[in-house]
Amino acid sequence: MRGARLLRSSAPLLTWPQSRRLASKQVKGQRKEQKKPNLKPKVDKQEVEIRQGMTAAALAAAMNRDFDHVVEALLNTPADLDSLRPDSVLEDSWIKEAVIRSGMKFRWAKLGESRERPNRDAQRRPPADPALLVSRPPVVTIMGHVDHGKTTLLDSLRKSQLVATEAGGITQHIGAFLVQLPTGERITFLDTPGHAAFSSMRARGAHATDIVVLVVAADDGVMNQTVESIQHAKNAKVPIIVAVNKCDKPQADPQRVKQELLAHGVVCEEFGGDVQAIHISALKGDNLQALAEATVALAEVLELKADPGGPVEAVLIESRTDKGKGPVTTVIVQRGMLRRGCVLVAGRCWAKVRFLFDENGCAVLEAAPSAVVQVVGWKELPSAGETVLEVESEQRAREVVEWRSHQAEQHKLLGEQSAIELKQQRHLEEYRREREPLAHLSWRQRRAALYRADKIRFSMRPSERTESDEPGLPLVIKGDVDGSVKTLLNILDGYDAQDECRLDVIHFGVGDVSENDVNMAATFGGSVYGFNVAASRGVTQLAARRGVALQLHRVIYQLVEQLRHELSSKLPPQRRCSTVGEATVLAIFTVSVGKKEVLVAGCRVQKGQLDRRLKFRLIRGRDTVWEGTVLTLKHHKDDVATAKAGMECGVSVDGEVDFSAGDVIECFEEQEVPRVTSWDPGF
Ligand SMILES: Nc1nc2c(ncn2[C@@H]2O[C@H](COP(=O)(O)OP(=O)(O)OP(=O)(O)O)[C@@H](O)[C@H]2O)c(=O)[nH]1
Repeated sequence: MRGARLLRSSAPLLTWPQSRRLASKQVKGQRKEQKKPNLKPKVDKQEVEIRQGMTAAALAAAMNRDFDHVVEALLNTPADLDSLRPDSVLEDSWIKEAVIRSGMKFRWAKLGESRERPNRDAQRRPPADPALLVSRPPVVTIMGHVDHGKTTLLDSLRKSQLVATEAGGITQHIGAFLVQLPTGERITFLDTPGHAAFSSMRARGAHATDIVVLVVAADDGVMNQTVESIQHAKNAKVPIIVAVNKCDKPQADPQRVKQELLAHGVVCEEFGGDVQAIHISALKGDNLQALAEATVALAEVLELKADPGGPVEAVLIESRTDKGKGPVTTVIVQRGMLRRGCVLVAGRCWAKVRFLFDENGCAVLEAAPSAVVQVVGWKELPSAGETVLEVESEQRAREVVEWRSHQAEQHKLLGEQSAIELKQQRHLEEYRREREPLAHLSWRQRRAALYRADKIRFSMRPSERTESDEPGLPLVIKGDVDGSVKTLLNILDGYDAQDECRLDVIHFGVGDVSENDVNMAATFGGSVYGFNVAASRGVTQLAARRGVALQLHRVIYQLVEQLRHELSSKLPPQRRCSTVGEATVLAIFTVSVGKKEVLVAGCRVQKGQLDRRLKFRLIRGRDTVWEGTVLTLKHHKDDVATAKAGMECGVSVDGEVDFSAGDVIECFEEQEVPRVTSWDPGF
């Protein structure tokens, strides 16, 4: 059911819109009669730019007409003219209807210029000509259950490589490393074990892995994460090699492992399947060579090839900021030859490659497909999982980044737009539900009823307000639809810190913030809070002139946060005392100052120091018997500004204070700390 129909009045008395309707009907009727005999030459219809959520006034302005024209145009339609006001938000259907009935044509305003912007993104190239492909090493990810030995295996593989290559340097963790067999074949191992890394890469569409080495501890067998790893590999259609680990342990039972794997569709060669299973000890380094050979053999079967020519395509596996080098990424080259000087884009970042380093920290001049290199030269830090593409120039890189940023912005805007529309829809529904019982009333009666209802909750009328020195915040609330105003009022209804700071809603309503709103807030020294509404330049300037805080928000949470902030700022600061020194009264004596006898407490400073400029209190037992400033602070016969711990001093005060031995004199400092409202709306 459309909400507009709910509010048709059946009251016999004419309310003002009805009388206006009648009047305009007559006018319209007269016009019709005049028009009939005239066959006007066909003229081009005026085009009106319309958009969602237009108010009646905005529509009138777009048509170059006044508000009454919109009312007239919607006469004899089920539109709710009783409650139609200039700031009422119109449904799409009524916006179109009003335009058509005005003899005009409409055009939806564009959401943004994005649709017309040519696509300036960089893309991967289409698959290469098979004649150009050359073999490349496999890229391997190690997966398996926790504690089954993934990290140990990676460490052993890396160490074996260090000895083999006699690199002698410190191997750096750069996200992957290369293993070279004595026969010359090479394997790239991603050195972040576990399926979390694997699936996060895959989720970003980065198919970086050719082979999964599934580590299963021979003493533990197939466990939960073993099964999950199998599932991940299957989903990504990546073949598995099983590394049956910890075979050095006496309780190792590799046979059981392979049998258990059968239940999960991993059929090892000895059971007639094609999955190789290698018995290893990652800890002792046993059989690692066999594992590497099995990987190379599988890679041959897979016929892994890539095109080493043309612009580079790579996948980013790690990124970090290095103190000296700036943003540094590790990439696995997938196509083309990565060289110094290449211009790359990844996500919304770009680089002109300044340096390439391998995992031993050695500078390299180029990196072929499946090689892992650190790339230095990024302007900003891109994220792991991004695709890295070479482009022809720095200008082109900037263009791609600009286009992608714009796209992301548009995407975000659209997301926010639909969230706002959804919220508006919900508010509208709620509003209609609430108004249903009032449907039989006229517009005026309805407004009166609503005012009465809200008045119970908020004392808004100026006459009802009393002047006081207590902190208070008078508010003007504006929202795009009645529903959102209601929502805000409901939130404010839960305000439970009136004793700290009075919160008065002095006015609320639907529509953009007007000069009246600002003037009203200024009169009461309050603020204007708007949800999903705007304020014209004139209104903003008026607010600035009159010192009225104008808070416009599109997210309720942010609006409430701002309100909490403002309420907190109204609270008097908290007084916080911190003790700076403590002394014990040892004896009391009197000295003559002129004709006056002054009582002096002879004390010893026990802690901190006594500072004559600060405040003091006298404590007897648990009670504070006096608080104030001291007249004199003396050390022997000298007036001193401070008396430190261990010193003896004489303290006299201005006024009658009855010191007694054993009292404690405390010197303290007062600080003012800003307070925060205790109101917590719960979100
Ligand atoms: N006896 C024996 N112990 C091993 C072997 N491989 C790993 N371990 C031990 O098993 C324990 C776990 O090894 P890790 O390499 O940390 O296992 P992981 O799978 O990387 O564990 P997470 O990182 O927690 O997932 C360590 O105490 C290793 O020393 C092996 O081949 N033989």
